[in-house]
Amino acid sequence: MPTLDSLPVLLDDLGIEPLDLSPLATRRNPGSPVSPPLPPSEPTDEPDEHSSLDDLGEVDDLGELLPELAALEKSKRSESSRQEPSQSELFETDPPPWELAVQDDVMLASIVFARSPHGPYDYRIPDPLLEELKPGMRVAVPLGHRKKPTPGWCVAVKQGTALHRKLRDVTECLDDSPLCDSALVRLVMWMSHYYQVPAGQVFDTLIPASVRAGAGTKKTTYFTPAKDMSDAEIEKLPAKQQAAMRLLISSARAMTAAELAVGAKCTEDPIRRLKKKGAIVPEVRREMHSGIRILAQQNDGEVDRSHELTEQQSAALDRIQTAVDSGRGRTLLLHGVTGSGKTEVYIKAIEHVVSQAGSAIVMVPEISLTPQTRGRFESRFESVAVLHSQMSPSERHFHWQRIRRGEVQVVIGPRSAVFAPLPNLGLIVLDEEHDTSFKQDTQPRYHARKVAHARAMSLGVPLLLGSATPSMEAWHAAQTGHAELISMPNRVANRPMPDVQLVDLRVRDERGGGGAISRPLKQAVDDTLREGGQAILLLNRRGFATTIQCPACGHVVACPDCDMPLTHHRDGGKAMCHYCDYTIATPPWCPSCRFDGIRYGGLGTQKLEVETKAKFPNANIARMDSDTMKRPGSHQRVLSEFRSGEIDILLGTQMIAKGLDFPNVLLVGVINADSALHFPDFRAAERTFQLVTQVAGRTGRGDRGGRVIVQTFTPEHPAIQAASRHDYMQFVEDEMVNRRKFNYPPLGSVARIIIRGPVEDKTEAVADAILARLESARDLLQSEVRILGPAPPPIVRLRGKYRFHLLLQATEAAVVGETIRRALADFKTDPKDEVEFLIDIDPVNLL
Ligand SMILES: Nc1ncnc2c1ncn2[C@@H]1O[C@H](COP(=O)(O)OP(=O)(O)OP(=O)(O)O)[C@@H](O)[C@H]1O
Ligand SMILES: [Zn+2]
Repeated sequence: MPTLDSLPVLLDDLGIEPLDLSPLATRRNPGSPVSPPLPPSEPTDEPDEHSSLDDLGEVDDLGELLPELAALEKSKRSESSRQEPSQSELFETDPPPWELAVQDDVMLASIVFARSPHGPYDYRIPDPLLEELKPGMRVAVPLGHRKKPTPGWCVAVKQGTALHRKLRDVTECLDDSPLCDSALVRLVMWMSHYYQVPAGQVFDTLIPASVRAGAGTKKTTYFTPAKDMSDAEIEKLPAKQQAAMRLLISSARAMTAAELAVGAKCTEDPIRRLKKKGAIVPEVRREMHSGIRILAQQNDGEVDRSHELTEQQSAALDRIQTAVDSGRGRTLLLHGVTGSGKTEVYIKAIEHVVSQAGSAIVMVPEISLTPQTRGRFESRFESVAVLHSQMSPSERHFHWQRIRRGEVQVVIGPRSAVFAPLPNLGLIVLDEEHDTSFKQDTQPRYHARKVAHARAMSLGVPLLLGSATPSMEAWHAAQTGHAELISMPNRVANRPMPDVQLVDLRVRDERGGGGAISRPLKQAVDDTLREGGQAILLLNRRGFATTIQCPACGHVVACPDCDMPLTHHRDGGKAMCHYCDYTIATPPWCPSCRFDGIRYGGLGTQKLEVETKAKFPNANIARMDSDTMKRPGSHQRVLSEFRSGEIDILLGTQMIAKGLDFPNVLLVGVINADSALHFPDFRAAERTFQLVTQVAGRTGRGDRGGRVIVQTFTPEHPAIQAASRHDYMQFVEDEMVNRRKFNYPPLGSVARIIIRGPVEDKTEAVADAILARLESARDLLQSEVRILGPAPPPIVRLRGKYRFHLLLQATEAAVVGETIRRALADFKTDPKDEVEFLIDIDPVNLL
């Protein structure tokens, strides 16, 4: 379902291979291991996984945590000892020194692959590549019986012994310089271990495909003078060649043939002759096209000026600057109510970082935040790179190179911005840290908060999490001393929080005469329009009607591949599956009994739009959901029309709930606060609280105050009660009690294994086999892991595949991770059944 939340961002849309767990893939690549794999990991001593406080726990040195990283460190150390063998080493060893020298010459590279077999495998580095090959580069190596060398990633260079002499050689280096520095290589190894994904696939996520492919670059040949040309020889050259030759020698840099021709006032022919004679030496370089079109960076027209900080902003800034100056990795949680001016604090903190020649990453939940956020940052910093999903590959590559060269002060983007290769990173900011879009829902299923934490801690820089509604994980971290809490309990300029009125939809009088807009909400919109104010209406379902059902036989029109009801979309008269995008023309009669009077039930934003237009005929109304926002730039357009006051009522899904800052919004209406409440997910209450609080926060941001009307069938629900009173503390207190009952995160750790396949009982059989393995791994480790399932998840079928899932749960993440690793490391399924399994560590989606 391509909601904006799940819009492919930065790296996800570039054809990254899905996890190659399918037995088919294994069969396709029968590569026999060509060299001994790295020593098996002993992941038990992993402080970062201690518990799900984990999420934010302090890690001082990643290198000590992971065996892979430790191995890397060790290889570095042995490398330096190789260069300067001490006397004692020479005398204490048995073989004569000259033999030792020979042994020492065997240098090895550890290579991982994106496709099965994944490695790591060791290869010998042949002499010509010794200088060149570094971790973070791509190489080509022989693998199994394949005819052509296979591309892989070098993760370590280390010293081998005589035993390694018979290993195969690295064939060639595919990059001139590493695509990621050693810190990022370590991050890859950590992610590979923690999320149980092959390191090669993590590399492919970390380095955008556009960068790997060199998008937007061209090859250019440059010439330098041959070193062995004597003056006498030059004298003998024909005049034009001589002129070109002298020009090149006097120039301090290499030149192209065209440049030489222009400079020496000749054609390119004499240059070709010089080349043929070997008088000038060609060198091919890859360069960005000069003509690459970089889309004008646009914002929505807001001009941002620096504000005099309020007292609480100054206090917050002080603490962040102290953290930056401390040079230590630490996590800060900025809990500031909506409209408390968190963005201004981020900007000032980054100004501090930039003043020390540092740079920063700011992650924002999704592109809906970008126009406004972007405007604020771009007007305050010289050089900002905004990464978003609508960039062309060459644009993406261009920014990536700028970032890597240290030309960018601030990188703003969605979750994948966490990998931005800034050379002097001084601060990572995760705005709206509670947002679920920070978790990637395809392989590798990483959470940007967790990865940002690992990266920040390994670099010794602060991670700043900001939210008006911090996730339970962040809050718990602050409570247990893993994060420092900074509170901003008041809005700027002493603005009050808006009044929230609950409308009980069970009461007929309140509901009004049919439709989704209750009597009190209708009244409030009328009042707002009369006062010249603007209103926001939130309904978290797109489409027109959410079910299409026959009143005669009860048949519900459903997706043949997912068994989920299709949603009717009025524009185009389509019925669509929101899970797989299956689309048909909406049937005019019942496909089952032919009764011609099929009913559209349930409410989506399109239907709300129709009702709103009917009820407020004089208002300008705009709808914002992923259906209307498909075209590039539509966000910007709608938001700037809203800012300028051309639009009176903005209605839409959760994408209008976050971050928007418009002073003239006097009213927010929540059409159905319960929509997220009854999801079979332990985070349902948290999501509801966050959504209602966030959307309520869009009003009262100017001098004219604001009010909120929340329609609900369960006004007594604690999450809705707490949201209506802006009472985050009450909410977390209640919710923590619920989580404690079952040791759900953040008090415990959860992992999910999804098993899917085309045949139901074959799929279930694999699920059962996995259960058996998990149970014996648990017994072997004597760990206290609770295993639930296998059971069909709420979405029983998806894209034609039957699904089962298992949930694992324990107090410590390391225990869950290790149980899965032990159980499934060598688990293979029968290729002909086409059953796959996916491991999701710290899942946020349980559907
Ligand atoms: N010190 C200040 N004095 C006056 N106005 C300020 C100050 N700091 C920020 N503002 C303004 O207050 C408004 C709210 O700030 P901002 O959008 O940063 O809030 P926020 O905390 O990020 O809110 P939310 O969580 O709702 O997105 C903005 O218009 C901003 O320009
Ligand atoms: Zn479907």
